Amino acid sequence: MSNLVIKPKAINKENFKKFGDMITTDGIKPLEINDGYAKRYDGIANLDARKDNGDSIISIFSALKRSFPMKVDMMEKHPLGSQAFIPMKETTFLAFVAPEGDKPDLNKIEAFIIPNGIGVNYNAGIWHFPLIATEDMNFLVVDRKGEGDNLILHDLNKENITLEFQA
Ligand SMILES: NC(=O)N[C@@H](O)C(=O)O
Ligand code: NI
Repeated sequence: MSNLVIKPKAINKENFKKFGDMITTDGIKPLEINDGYAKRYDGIANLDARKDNGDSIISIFSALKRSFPMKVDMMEKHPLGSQAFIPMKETTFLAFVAPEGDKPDLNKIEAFIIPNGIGVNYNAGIWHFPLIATEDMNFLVVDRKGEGDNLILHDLNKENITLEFQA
């Protein structure tokens, strides 16, 4: 039993890049389009769905808020594709992640606070806890559909891991 208490930190491009992409326009030079009525920010995340002839799919997750402190009884990974979460209204949500590997390395678990207007894209194979919303709301999700086992679960119930968060 690891008896871990994980406290999330503020996300930034640098501290999250080992897990994937921070979805933001910050730091990206836009293209002026639509006769000046829009700016286009290209390539803000690496959508990876092609392994084993996969396709990309856009879904909406209607999420229920989590309560904290939250017991983390499992983690999952999608070895064949990335998974992006984009809030459909301003909110704060959390990411609970660990690097790729046969199972989550409990010494390398990190949690992040994702602020208003920001999304995240997990690279293929990154261990994570499923979507952690702080309010009932919808998220746009872009990930992979197709053949092969793209959902690997790892039980952590016996490890007594807690995610703390103060809204
Ligand atoms: N199961 C599912 O589609 N959702 C999870 O992958 C998740 O990370 O929320
Ligand atoms: Ni997932």
